[in-house]
Amino acid sequence: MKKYFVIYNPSSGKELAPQKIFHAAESIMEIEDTEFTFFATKKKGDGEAAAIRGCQEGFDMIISCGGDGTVHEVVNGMMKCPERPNLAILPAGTVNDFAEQLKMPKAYANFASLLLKKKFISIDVGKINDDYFVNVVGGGAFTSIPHNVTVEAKTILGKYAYYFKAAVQVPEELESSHNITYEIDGNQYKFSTLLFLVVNSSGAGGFKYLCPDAKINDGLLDLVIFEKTNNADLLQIFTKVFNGQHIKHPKVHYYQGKNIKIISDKDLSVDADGDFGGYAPLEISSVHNAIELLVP
Ligand SMILES: Nc1ncnc2c1ncn2[C@@H]1O[C@H](COP(=O)(O)OP(=O)(O)OP(=O)(O)O)[C@@H](O)[C@H]1O
Repeated sequence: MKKYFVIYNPSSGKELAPQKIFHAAESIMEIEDTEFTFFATKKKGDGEAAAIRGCQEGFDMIISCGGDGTVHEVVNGMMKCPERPNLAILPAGTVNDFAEQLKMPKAYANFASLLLKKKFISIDVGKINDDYFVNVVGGGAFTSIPHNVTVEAKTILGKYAYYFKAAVQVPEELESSHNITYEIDGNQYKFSTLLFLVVNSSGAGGFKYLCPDAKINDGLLDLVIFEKTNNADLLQIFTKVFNGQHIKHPKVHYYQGKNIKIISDKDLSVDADGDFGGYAPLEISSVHNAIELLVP
C-alpha cells in the first residue's frame, strides 16, 4: 500500500485547498490501495517542519497543496533530509507560479488522474546561501511586492491584490538601482542593476518565456539582468518579455551557470519564490536532479 503525506495550507488562495485535496484523495482511494495522512499548516515554518517529518517517516510521496509559499517550504524541508520521497503539487494558491510553469492541473479530478499515472521527472532545486528555492530568486526593483500583499487581500482579490500593490510600488522603484557584481562559474560581470532574476524553470511572475533556454533538469540556473535604463527602453523591454525577445535588448543580459555569486554595493534583500530570501552577498547554485516530481 502506498503512503502519501499531504501538507496543505488552508489559508492559501481562495481557501479551497482542503476541499480540493480531500476530493482528490477520495477519488484516488476508490481506485488504488492508498493511505493519506493530512497536515494543515497554521503559520510560516509549519510546511518545512512537516516536510522533514514526511521524509523521516518514510512516506512514498509528499503532496504540497497550496501556493508558491507552501511549495517553497515543503522543498526546503525535503532538501534538508538525505532520503527524499517523491513530490506532487496540487496548486491551490493565489499565483502558483512554479506549478503554472510545469503545467500542473488545478482541478482536483485532473490531479487525481495524474497521480494514478505516476509519471515523474527529476528536477533541479536552487540553493541560496543555506536555504533552497524551487523557481526564482529576485533582487532589486519590484521584488518586495509579494511581501507587501496580505493573506486577507489575496483571499478577497486573488492575483489582483498583487497588481494593485504593483501599481503603487512600480513607479517609485523605477528610479532605484544597485551596482552589482555577478560571478557566474568564475566569470565576473558588473552592472548598474534595476532588477535581476535567477530562475530554475523557464519563467516566473507569469512571464513564461523569461528564460528561453532554461530547462528544469539541466543542472543550470538562468540569470536575467535588467540594467538601469530610461523609461523608453524599459517599455520596449517589457513588451518583449512576453515572447522571450527581451534577451536581445542591449540593456538586458542573459546567462546560464551552475554557481552564481552576487555582491551588491549597498544593502540588497532578495525574494525567493515569493518569500523573503535573505541579504546579499549571495551564493546561489543548482542542486542537480534533487527531487522526483509528479508531472503531466
Ligand atoms: N494557516 C495559515 N494561516 C495563515 N498563513 C499561513 C497558514 N499556513 C501557512 N501560512 C503562510 O502563508 C504563506 C503563503 O501561502 P501560499 O503560498 O501557500 O498561498 P498564497 O500566498 O495564496 O499563494 P501564492 O504564493 O501562489 O501567491 C506561506 O508561505 C506560510 O508562511
